[in-house]
Amino acid sequence: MNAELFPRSRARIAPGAVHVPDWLDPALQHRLLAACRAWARPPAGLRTVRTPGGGTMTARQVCLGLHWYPYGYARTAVDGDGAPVKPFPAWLDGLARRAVADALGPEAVPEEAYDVALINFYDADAHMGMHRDSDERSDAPVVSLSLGDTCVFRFGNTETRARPWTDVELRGGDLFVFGGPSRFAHHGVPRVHPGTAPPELGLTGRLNITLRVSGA
Ligand SMILES: O=C(O)CCC(=O)C(=O)O
Ligand SMILES: [Fe+2]
Repeated sequence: MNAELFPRSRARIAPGAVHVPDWLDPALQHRLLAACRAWARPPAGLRTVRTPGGGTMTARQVCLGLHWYPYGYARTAVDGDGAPVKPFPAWLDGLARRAVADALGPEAVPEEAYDVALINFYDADAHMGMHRDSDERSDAPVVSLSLGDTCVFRFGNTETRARPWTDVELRGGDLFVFGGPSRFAHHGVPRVHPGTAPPELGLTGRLNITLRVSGA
């Protein structure tokens, strides 16, 4: 699993986009997983997202702070059970600020507080198409934390959903931050590698937590 001959090193994937392997220690991974399990429960819990074209997203999602739906933010689970979205805890803002400082440097930490989390659960067959995170009214960096199975994270360009892109292997515990000139770059998850989660975590599948500043 993580017994590498050479440790994976941090990499700048594009200007303002940095991958930091193994950023979350095992204790923090356990804490985040336990929190995700609680957040996933109703009301306003894990749901299948329907897209305007009539399709469904294969990754299931729960939100904190504000509820994201295609394509905007609301205070209630407007495309779910209609309940108020769960609050965004202050410790996640602290975690996001530490992540930005570590990945991009202290000058990249925004003045505004992080106030939104989108938590996506991927089973073995789930994926996410190329898209931009463009429903926020702030250009503060997006912080992405991964738990469980390894995936291929495709990081593209701001212009089109097509190439050029870079495929990055995101494993459980990894951090990816995209801000600055990469804040509105297209990205997606073409596949998850089932069965690659560290067994001691006790998660089958992959969880990704993105922390954002809504600008609302
Ligand atoms: O699962 C991931 O790594 C990416 C998730 C994502 O792009 C999103 O929630 O907007
Ligand atoms: Fe995204």
